[in-house]
Amino acid sequence: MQFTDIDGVTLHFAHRPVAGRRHLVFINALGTDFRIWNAVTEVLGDDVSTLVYDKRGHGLSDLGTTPYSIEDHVDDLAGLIDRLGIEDVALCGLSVGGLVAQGLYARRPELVSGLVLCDTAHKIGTQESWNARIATVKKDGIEAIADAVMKAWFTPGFHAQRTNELAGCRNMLVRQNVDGYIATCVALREADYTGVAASIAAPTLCVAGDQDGSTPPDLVRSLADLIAGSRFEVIADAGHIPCIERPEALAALLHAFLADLPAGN
Ligand SMILES: O=C(O)CC1=CCC(=O)O1
Repeated sequence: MQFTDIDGVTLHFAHRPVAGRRHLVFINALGTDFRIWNAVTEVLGDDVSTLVYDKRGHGLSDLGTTPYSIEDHVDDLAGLIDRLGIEDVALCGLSVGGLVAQGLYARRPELVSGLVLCDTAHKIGTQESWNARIATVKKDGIEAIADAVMKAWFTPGFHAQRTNELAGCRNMLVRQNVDGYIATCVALREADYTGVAASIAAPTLCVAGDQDGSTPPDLVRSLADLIAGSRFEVIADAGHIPCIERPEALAALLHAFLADLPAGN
């Protein structure tokens, strides 16, 4: 287990460097911890150096001061990358993690050689939708929204056939720190990265699960439309969390994307 303190917030992470291989940094969705990337990093194997971590308020990382902004999550990630002495990264950000990836690019463009923006957007949800979710979770806990979130995360096929994984993922969601969950909902509510997305000049791949119930393919395509030269791909038979539902398909896209990037530092 690896932990470090970034400006008073303990972050849980797993760094797996492979000599001579570019770093790919994975940034999580709301209500998840870094185990969601296990199957993807297993497929990528020794072809890439990897860094996964738990956002503040999630997994084994500290809660820190609430509420959060996306910029707070960017501070944590920039601090973690610097602490590990990594000078060149490709980012794979899922959902709110995609906003953090866009924010890190805006802050440190020299650090970021490429972005994979997975099931995410420049703006996710509305003031009303986040306020409603925050009110429900404050009153009745994460359990109260868990079934609806599972519907957005996974396809009906996953619900019908992969019942053990579904139960485990639901456990992961409801066991997140409720204050960290709400604080990240606030960050999402306030984030509009339309201008940031339009400024991205690094190679970018936008990816959507074809049955994503949270950031549907049309929304992800609208993100891709903002980013000059970006590519857009749809993963079949996937909801909002393709790294769990279709890890081999996402890993194949990541592999091809990394192979096309210019050599890093
Ligand atoms: O929890 C959801 O509904 C899906 C989601 C939205 C932002 C995020 O990170 O996950």
